[in-house]
Amino acid sequence: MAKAREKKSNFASLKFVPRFLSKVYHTHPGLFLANVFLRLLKSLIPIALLWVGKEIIDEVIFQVDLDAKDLTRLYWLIGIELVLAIFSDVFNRLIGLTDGLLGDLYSNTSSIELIQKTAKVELASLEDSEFYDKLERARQQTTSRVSLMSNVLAQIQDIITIISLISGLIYFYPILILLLVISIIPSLINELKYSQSTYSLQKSWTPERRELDYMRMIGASDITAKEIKLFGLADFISNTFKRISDKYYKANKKLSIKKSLWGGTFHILGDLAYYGAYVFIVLKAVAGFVTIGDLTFLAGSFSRLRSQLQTVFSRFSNITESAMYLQDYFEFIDMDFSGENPEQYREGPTEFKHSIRFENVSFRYPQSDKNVLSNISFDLIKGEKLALVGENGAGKTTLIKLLLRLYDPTEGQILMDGVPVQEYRKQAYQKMLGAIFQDFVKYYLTAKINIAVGNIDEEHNTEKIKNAAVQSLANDVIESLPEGYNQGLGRRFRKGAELSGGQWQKIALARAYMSDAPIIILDEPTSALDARAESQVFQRFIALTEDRTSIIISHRFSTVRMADRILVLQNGQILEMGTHEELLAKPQLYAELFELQAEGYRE
Ligand SMILES: Nc1ncnc2c1ncn2[C@@H]1O[C@H](COP(=O)(O)OP(=O)(O)OP(=O)(O)O)[C@@H](O)[C@H]1O
Repeated sequence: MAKAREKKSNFASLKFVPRFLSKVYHTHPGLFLANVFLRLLKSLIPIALLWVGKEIIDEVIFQVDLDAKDLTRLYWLIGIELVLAIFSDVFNRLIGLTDGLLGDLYSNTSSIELIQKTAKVELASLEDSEFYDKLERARQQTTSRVSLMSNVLAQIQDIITIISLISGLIYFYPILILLLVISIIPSLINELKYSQSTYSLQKSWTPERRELDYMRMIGASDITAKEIKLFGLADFISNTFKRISDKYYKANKKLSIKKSLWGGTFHILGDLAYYGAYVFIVLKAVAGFVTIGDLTFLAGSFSRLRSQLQTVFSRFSNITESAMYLQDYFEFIDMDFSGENPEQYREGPTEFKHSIRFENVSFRYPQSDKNVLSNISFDLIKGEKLALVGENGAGKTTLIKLLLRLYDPTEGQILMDGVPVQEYRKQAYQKMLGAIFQDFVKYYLTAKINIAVGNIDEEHNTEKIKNAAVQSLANDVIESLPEGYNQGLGRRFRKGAELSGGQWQKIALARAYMSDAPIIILDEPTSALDARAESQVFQRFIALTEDRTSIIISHRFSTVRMADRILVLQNGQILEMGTHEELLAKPQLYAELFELQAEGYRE
């Protein structure tokens, strides 16, 4: 039953081919049409060549018997053959060229489409491994399916050639077609059968292939190199890689051998049919029913037809296989991630007026059965500087993710100025918040862009970028680089400058100053700063965001105490809330942690 369904999907995926071709067409209509036109012309060259060849042989034999020889027709025929051969070569080159250009254009467009689409995916989906596998197959499609276009077009081209050759055979001896069919059908069945199995194998191995990619990445990357050497992990990684890849190799090998064995057997059957046809034609020639020219034409047509049909069939299985990846790609592109119906949303928000309220908010990560946050209720008042404190895993970052609507609460709700945040279009709402996380991204791009990502619309506003860098103490770092703001960062690319952890953080912090959002969140992006820098950064941050609302997560109490109000989380619940002084006066977690840190400094 499952097999029947799979077979069906094998062919069903072909329905994506026209859409694919239409996409390729739209990347460059002129190039596409030129390609199709050239292929049409090219498809008729084989029969024309065979026919001219036949005429030449018959003409030679005719002239041999003549006393007064006239070679004019012969020269003409040879001239035509030469022109055809030259055209064939020129067409081939032009087809190859347009194929390559269209392939590049398609690959670029579909990669951009994939990046745009992935940006719309909810974080929760990206953490789902099944979804991730689908994305992975869609990604493969963008780079490796380029050949699909030339395959489909070549297929159409070859089919026209086949029809022209078949017409030739029918004109002489229709029975030859029967022999041809016998010689080719088994191969066709074989090809189809194995194209399905290859795809199924590849599909079922997506998670392992993803694991292999990951192992390859951690085993050969500048980011992991330090630890791998220090902990001597190279053998561990290569052994893991080998274990998985050997299993895959074995499964693949079995299939390849079976495919090749059956393919070889059927090919021999084809050879037998070909020689049967050959004997038939030779006998006809000997009996004088056909000329020697006809003999070469028919034998040539038959042989050409056979190889052309083989090509068409194996290409067909190639196309169905590629089309199955295409299906993954289009299914991904067609996924509706927005869930947004413009009419159901409110306008805005365009400003933050009074407060954000968490109302009995609880949250559980997808595929988890444990609440990470339970019954959280508090108000964040406009203009307030709120600090979140709590031990590792208490739920601080999760709370921020909910506020940013990277996830929705499982229970309860979050309101902005009295309106449940879900009622706003997500993009408009998120514009109200600027956040820098502890695991901020180090873009291996210029220093300037690394800051501008905080507000990419201001990418060219050099003054604003520089100003942001001054505020976050990144300016001194950048000015000491050989190429200043245009310096590429990270060693991944040529001439890229590597920065220390703290220097990277200063650059990431500048992103917060790029943002015009009324609420700014810093989730521990200062942990690598030295004590003086951190204190300086926060004093500036508080002064500069005086008219804005901010949330700071930090484990350093020297920073936390600067906040207007401190919220202490424990095991996903609010344990206490108040000013530094109020909390110190209570014998609870905050006072205990503060004391621990202070003691550490005193000793
Ligand atoms: N994507 C996720 N899927 C499932 N569980 C998660 C996910 N992210 C975090 N958690 C779990 O949620 C809990 C809270 O994590 P969170 O990152 O909010 O803590 P935190 O207070 O910010 O900790 P830290 O001080 O270490 O940064 C942890 O137990 C963690 O294992």
